[in-house]
Amino acid sequence: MERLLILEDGSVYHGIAFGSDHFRMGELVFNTSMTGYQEIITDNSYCGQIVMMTYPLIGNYGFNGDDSESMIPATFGFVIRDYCDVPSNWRSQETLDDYLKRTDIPGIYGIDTRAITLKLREYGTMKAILADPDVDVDAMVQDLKNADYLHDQVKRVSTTKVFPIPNRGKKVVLMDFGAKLGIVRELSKRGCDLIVVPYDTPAQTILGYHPDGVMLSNGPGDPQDVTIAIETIKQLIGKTCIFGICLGHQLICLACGAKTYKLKFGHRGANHPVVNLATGAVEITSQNHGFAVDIDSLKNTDLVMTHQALNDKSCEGVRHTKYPVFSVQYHPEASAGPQDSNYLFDEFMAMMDKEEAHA
Ligand SMILES: NC(=O)CC[C@H](N)C(=O)O
Repeated sequence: MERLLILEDGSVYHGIAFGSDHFRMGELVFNTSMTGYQEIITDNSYCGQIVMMTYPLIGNYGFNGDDSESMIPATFGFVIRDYCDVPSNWRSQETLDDYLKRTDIPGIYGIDTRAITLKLREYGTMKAILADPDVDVDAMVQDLKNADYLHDQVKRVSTTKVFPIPNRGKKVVLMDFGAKLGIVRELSKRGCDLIVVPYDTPAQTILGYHPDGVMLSNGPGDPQDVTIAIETIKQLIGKTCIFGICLGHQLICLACGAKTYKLKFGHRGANHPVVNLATGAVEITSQNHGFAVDIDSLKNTDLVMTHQALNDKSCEGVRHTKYPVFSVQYHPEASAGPQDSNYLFDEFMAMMDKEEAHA
């Protein structure tokens, strides 16, 4: 069955329907990863966004029970060039189409995703929607033009209840802004006794758990929307070890007085080069962000930049000069992507060890 992809600039692309038919307006973003569509679709940082893959053949290894980054995906749509409906992989349990239908995510294939990517690179990300072919396209374009980008996505994907993931090691409170399960996996692998808390949990409650450290997760949307967590982080700094990933990184920077801004078309892919400014080593990283920390604004804070993107020289990591606090804009848990930055979880463990020895 035919389906349309309509962009706010009035362009209309004709493709073939798959997945669900629950259409929602979202920000159309592109991801350049060659593999990892399961991890991408289930990464709740994409809440409010329609993801378009530049790699031309998607679906060929199906969907499995191991690789999802959340149990309830929040991606608004999925756009690809060619769809493979006969997956071939021993771990595959269902097709991508079955998964998207089951989780209410609409898809479209037969789209020249690379041509649209060139457009987004030139003009920036745009609002877009998938639609049935008989829709009133002009009215739809007008709606897209008038619509605001979605706000406050974090509350849609954060847990509403505190829950433990018990273990015998360091006690870590994970503030869930839409946390990828890869972060849980990396901390659990290192023995961390996790308490997962909602995004709006007060600092006193968090400190009441007597944590060795606090992990600030990735999450969707504009970091400036999450004012309540920025205030919480201000109160946590200096009282416990803190490690932030992606949205968590942006929130630490805002809490310390730095600024964030929206990138023209973001960084989404599995091979973004980042230089570690302390060692000069280049890490190939997995990324998914549309906002970034303003490097100039770090000057008036107690933060120093530790990592920088080699493609566009934007800020990719910071460290606090007085307290045990550090963060990165990219994804050291990978999933999907290269493992070069996995050492950052070891640094978090070492930081908690060191603070315990000083206590
Ligand atoms: N993966 C993330 O945590 C993304 C952070 C933020 N929503 C951004 O787009 O920049």
